[in-house]
Amino acid sequence: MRTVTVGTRGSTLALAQTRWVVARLKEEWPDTDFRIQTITTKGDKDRQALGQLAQKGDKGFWVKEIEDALLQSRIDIAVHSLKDLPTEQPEGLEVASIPKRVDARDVLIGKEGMKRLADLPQGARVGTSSVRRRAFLKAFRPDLQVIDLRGNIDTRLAALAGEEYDAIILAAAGLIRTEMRNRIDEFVEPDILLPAPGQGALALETRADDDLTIEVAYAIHDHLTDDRITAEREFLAGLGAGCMAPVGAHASVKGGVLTLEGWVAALDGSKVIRATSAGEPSECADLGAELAADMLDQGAAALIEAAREG
Ligand SMILES: NCc1[nH]cc(CCC(=O)O)c1CC(=O)O
Repeated sequence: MRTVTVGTRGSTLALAQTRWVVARLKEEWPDTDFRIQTITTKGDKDRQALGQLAQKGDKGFWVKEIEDALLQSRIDIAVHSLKDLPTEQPEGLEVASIPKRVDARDVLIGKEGMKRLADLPQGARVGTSSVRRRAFLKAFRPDLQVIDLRGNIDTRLAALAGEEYDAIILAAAGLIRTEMRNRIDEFVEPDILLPAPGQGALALETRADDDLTIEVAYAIHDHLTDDRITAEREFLAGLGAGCMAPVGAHASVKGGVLTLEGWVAALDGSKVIRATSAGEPSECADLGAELAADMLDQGAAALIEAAREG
């Protein structure tokens, strides 16, 4: 029996999504033995350093150790949240497969009487660590106090039980994958909080020359998800931005047309540049690049640069 070792971080979410991936792979390849190997990343070891790394634009502090394990053949497939994966893979590695995306939206979880974003009282305290969510929240409701909230999903939910926050914002996908969908109070529509590029999608990364494993991983590839996230990630890459920028992107496909929406914001929400592009799904990469060029013409670079500086 062939054995494929699947590597992941050890958080509740990372393990839940990796178990889901392995279950799907096992359906397609019943005669293959899949093993899960957990790996500790810099992000796990040193949560304190996270803020500083983010400011320096250090990408991939969730993925470096996992990619090293792939390159050294300690694992064969790495499972990542796509939105945390840098837009370019290191030499020798590739994204072999992108399974079907779950809900890309952000959600609100609030205390009693704080269960809808639009209905929160003046000055309500909303927890999030994402600069994108912070900027878009302030643009929608300048009165809100956005308060830093870090940690994995369990930590963030526990924080809401304390005094500091009235409500918190998380990705729907994380709660769905950890079977906590019932905790969601409101799905915030993308016209208020445009999701992060790739949010709700996973990536299976392999060694670029490992044809057997690539074939295994590709069995659960989803073309529609791939077109959508390619448009979103090309947009992000075209802006010269990473996952720590106040940038949202969301692609949808209807009637054979892919529509990509992109937003770039000032950190304090005082300005948001919004634009869309649309075309054939097969042109997803060009649509993303065109939208980035369009937004750069409209002054997006200055907003991204200002956010990077803090
Ligand atoms: N940056 C943390 C992170 N990376 C992926 C997810 C879960 C959602 C997803 O798969 O997109 C989360 C948590 C969150 O944003 O609430």
